[in-house]
Amino acid sequence: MQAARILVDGQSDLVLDYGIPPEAGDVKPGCRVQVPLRNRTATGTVLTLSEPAPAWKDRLKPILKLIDPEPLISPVMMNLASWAADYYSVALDQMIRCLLPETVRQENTAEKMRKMVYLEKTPAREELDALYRKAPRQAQMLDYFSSAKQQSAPLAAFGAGALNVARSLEAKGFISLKEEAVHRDPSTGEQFVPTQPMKLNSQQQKALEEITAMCAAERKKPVLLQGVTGSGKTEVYLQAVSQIVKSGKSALIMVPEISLTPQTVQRFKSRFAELPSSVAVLHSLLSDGERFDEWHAIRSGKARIVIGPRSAVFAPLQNLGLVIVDEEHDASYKQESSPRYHGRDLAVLRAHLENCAVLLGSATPSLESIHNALIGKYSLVKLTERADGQQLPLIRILDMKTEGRNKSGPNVISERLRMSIDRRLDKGEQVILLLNRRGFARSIQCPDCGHVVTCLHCSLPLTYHRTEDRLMCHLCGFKALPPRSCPECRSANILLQGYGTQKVEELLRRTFPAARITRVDADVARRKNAVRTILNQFRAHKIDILLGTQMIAKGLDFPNVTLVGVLNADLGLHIPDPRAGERTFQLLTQVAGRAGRGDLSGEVIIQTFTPQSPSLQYARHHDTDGFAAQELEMRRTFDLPPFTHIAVLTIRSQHESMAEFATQTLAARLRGMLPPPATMTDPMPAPIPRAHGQFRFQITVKGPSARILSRTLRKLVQEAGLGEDLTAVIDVDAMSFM
Ligand SMILES: Nc1ncnc2c1ncn2[C@@H]1O[C@H](COP(=O)(O)OP(=O)(O)OP(=O)(O)O)[C@@H](O)[C@H]1O
Ligand SMILES: [Zn+2]
Repeated sequence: MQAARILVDGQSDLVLDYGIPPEAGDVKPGCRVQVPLRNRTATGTVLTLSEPAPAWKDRLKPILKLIDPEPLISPVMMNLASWAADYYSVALDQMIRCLLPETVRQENTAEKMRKMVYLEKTPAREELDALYRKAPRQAQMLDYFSSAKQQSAPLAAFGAGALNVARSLEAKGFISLKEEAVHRDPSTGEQFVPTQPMKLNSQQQKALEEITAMCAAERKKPVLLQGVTGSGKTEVYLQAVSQIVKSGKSALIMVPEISLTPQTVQRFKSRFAELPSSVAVLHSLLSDGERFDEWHAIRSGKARIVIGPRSAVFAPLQNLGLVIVDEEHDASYKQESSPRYHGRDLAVLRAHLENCAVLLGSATPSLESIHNALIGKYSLVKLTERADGQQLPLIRILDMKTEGRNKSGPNVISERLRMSIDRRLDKGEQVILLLNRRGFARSIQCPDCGHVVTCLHCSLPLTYHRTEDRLMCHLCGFKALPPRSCPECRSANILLQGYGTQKVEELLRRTFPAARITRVDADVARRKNAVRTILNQFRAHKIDILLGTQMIAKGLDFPNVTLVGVLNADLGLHIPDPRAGERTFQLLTQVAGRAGRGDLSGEVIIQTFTPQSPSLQYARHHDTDGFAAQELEMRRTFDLPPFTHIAVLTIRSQHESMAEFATQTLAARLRGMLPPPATMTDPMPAPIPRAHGQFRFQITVKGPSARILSRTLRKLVQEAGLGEDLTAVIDVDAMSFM
C-alpha cells in the first residue's frame, strides 16, 4: 500500500501520513481527501506520495475517501506553495489555504442553482386567447416569451406563485422547467462598451515586441517596463493580453488594490467585453458565493483573464501565457499579516515555474527591480514620453519654512498654491490635492512643550477624527476625547498641531466657497463602491477639487486635471524605514503624473519643509534613473536592500519584561547560529513598541540569502519553544518596520 502525506485542515502544520487503499482511487498530490482523525473525520490535502517504510506499513490509517477525482492544485502551484512556505517561514498549510480559499476547500459549498423556464412550443394566437380567459397567468407567462423575444427566463422573474403556473404549462407541453447553476458575477449590472486597440507609438510597439519575443523564447527573463506616467503602459498590457488570449492561453494581471484601480479593471473589461465573462476580477470584498464561482470559472478555463491584487497570484489559471504586475513597486503587494509573502516576487516565481512570460510595469520601479535590470536578470524596456504627446507637468517645490508662514504659525495651504488653485478653477479646470498620510499627520502635538498624545495600548500617536470629535488609535481602535489642554504643560494651544484630510477639507471649503470639493481617504474607502462613485463624479466634472491621501495617486487618468498640489511632501520621509526616500519619490512622481493628461498642460506644486531632499529634487525633474542611481549608491554603502535581504523577528507579549527577556535570550542564541556574512541587530523595542495591548521587541537580521535568514530564524524559534504568552513573527524581506 502506498502512503500519502496529508495536510489536515484546521490545525496549523498538522501533517500526517495515511495509507492509500485501492478503493480510494487515483490519489494525487493536490487532491483533497477525507481521513480519520482521532474519533472524527477530517478533510485534508495530499502533499506528497511515498512508499512507507516497511515497519510503518500496517500501522498507517487508510484514507477514507477521495473528494476530487482531479487534483484541485496543479503540480506547479504545489511547488510554488512549498517554495513560499520555506522562503517566508510559514507552515505549508497556510500557503495551501491561500491557493484554495475556504469556500472552495469546503466540500459542502455548492453552486447556486436556480429554476429556469424554457419555451418549448409557441402557442397559436387562438390558444393564447383561450388561455387568457381560463388561466390568465399562464397566458402572461407565454406572452412574455413572444414579446421579449427570448427562449428562456429565470422562474423568479415571474413573481410569487409562478412555480404552479409553470408546472401547468409544462404539463401542457408549452414550456419545460430546468435547474441551472448561476454564475454569481460580481460585476453584474455594469455595462462595458467594447474598445478597439489603439495604434501603438514606436516605443509602445517596441515594448510589445519585447514581450511577444519573451513569450516565444525558450529561456525567458522578466521584462521590466519602465514608462513615465501616462506613457500608455496599460495599452501595451491590453494588446499583450489580447495576443495571449488569441493563442489560446490565459493571462494574469495583478494590480495594487482593486478598489483603488477601478479604471484599470474597467479598461480590461471593456477591451475584452466581446468575450462574455472571460475576465474574472478577484478581490477581498467578494462574497463566498462569488469567490467560489470565480474560482471555478478560472479553473475550468471559462475565465482566461484574471485581474486581482496580490492574492491573485494564486489564481488557478491553466495554461498560463503571461503574468503582468502593474505598479510593481507598490507596497500593497507585500502582505503584512501571515503569510507575509510578496505578490510580485511570487508572480515572478510562478511565471518561472510555468515557463511563461512576466511583465513588471511602473513609472517608478522598485529599486529591487531596477537593480535586477541593471545586472541583466531582467530585460528593461522604457517608455520615455507621454502617449498623448504632452509634456510632463512642470513641478515647483515650495519651501514652507518661508512660503507657508502666517501670524498664527505654519499654513496648510500656501498663498502661492491658493492662487494657482483659484486660477485653475476660474478656467473650469480640475485640481487634485494630496495629503501625505504616511507618518503621523493628524496627530495631536502640543506646540508649546512638544508633547504628543499617544494610545494607552499602543505607543502610536492618536489621530483626531472630526466627525466623531474623538481621538483614535489606528492600530487597535482605542478612542478618547481630545484634551482641552496639554496633559503635560496645560497649554491651551494643544489642538493646533497636525492636520488630517477632514481638517483640510474644512479649510478648503472656507477658502474656496464656490468650489465643489470631495475627500477620499481610508475612512471613505471603507464604504463599498464609495471610491468608484467619487472618481466617476470627478471624471464627469461634478467635483472641482479632489482631496485625498496616497490612495488617489495610483493610475488614475483624468484629462481635465491641470493642477496637482502636494500639501506636505516630507512627512513620510521622517520614519524609521530604509525605503522612506524611495516611497516618497514614488508617491510624488505618481501623483504628479495625474496632472495635464489631456490637451491641457499640467502643473504640480509640492509644499515641503525639506526642499533639498533628493526624493523631492529628483521627482521634480522626473528623473527616475537619477534617483535610482543615487539611492542605489546609498543602499550599497549602508548594505541595504536590494544588496542584501532583511528579515525581522518580532516577539510580542502582554508582559513587557517577558517579551524583552525572551528577545534577549533569542538574540544570544541567534549569535551562535547565524552563518556569516549575515549580521544581526541587538534586540530593540519596535518603532511602535506597543500595539493591540502587546509589547513588541525586534531583532533585525541581514544577509545575502533570504532563505538562510528565514531558515535560521525558524530553527531558532522552533528550538526555543516559546511559551503561550509569547508570539514570534518572522517577516522575510520586510517592507514595513513599524
Ligand atoms: N498609442 C496611443 N495613442 C494614443 N493615445 C494613447 C496611446 N496609448 C495610450 N494612449 C492614451 O494615453 C493615456 C495614458 O495611457 P495609460 O493610462 O495607458 O498610461 P499609463 O502608462 O498606464 O499611465 P499611468 O502609469 O499614469 O497609469 C490614456 O488616455 C490612453 O488612452
Ligand atoms: Zn492603540
